[in-house]
Amino acid sequence: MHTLSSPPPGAWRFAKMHGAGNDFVVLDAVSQPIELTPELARRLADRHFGIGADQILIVENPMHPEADFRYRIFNADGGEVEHCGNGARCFARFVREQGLSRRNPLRAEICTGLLTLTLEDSGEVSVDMGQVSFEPGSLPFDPDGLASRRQGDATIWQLPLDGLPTVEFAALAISNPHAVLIVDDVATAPVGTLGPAITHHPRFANEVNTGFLQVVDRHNARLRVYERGAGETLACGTGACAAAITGIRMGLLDSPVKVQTRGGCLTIAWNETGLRMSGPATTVFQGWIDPHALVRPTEFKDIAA
Ligand SMILES: N[C@@H](CCC[C@H](N)C(=O)O)C(=O)O
Repeated sequence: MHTLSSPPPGAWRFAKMHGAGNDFVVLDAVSQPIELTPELARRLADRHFGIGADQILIVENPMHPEADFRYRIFNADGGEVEHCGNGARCFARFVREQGLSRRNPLRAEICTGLLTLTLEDSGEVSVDMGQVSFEPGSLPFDPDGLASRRQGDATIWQLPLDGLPTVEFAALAISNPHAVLIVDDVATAPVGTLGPAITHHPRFANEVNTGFLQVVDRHNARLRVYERGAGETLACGTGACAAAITGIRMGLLDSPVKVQTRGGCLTIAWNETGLRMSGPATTVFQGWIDPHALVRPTEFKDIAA
């Protein structure tokens, strides 16, 4: 019998966290040995047979000499990805709460570069989000032969979809790939149909996160995001950055932009000094998980002939 005070040998200590409702299992691979495979990430994220999360974050020792830590991100489907804005804020809170570092600001290495993260006196966490690219190849996105138009500084692509209306979107990378559509009302936007149709479209070789942006006024927007590898989440930090930048480039928004998601509000500032996102990061509970217990049974095993 294992109890909370005597976890099974080989169990991993974890925290369950969220940033504006985008939820994470966060693992500390600095002070315990963890071999996280894509399959184990998928099982941890399973909402019925695991802990349940949109993404799994694993904190490791850095390889870059200027970084305090490295952290890696796995989507709920097990795919490892480049960046996660809400995850970055939770990473900074986790490092402080677990006693791994009291440094503020922190420097974190992700697979595409270094991020600077600050625990603010207000309780929020701010992140300098790194590079933004509007080059289609950086997503990658293949626009060959597609119609497009310019609005302000943004290129708006027109993509015909099988059995659905043609959609218009801006494409950009916040290290990870985003397509942003403007909608009149996020509450009625067809996120469940257009989201997967765009996210899995073959023109996005590595798939894409699809954002539905409603401009409220020049400093306020609403957003829903159908995420690659996770489906619709309650918030997407890189998606909020992509949406704010798209609105600014289209001449519809001015920095800073408050982006209201279904799970909370994120503030995005984008100017000559860079891209900065601020928002909440919350620990919900902590515990131990035995990775060997993460087995998903075959459905109807007993009656399969
Ligand atoms: N929820 C995240 C983004 C997580 C990764 C994304 N689904 C992808 O595949 O790129 C955020 O807050 O940015």
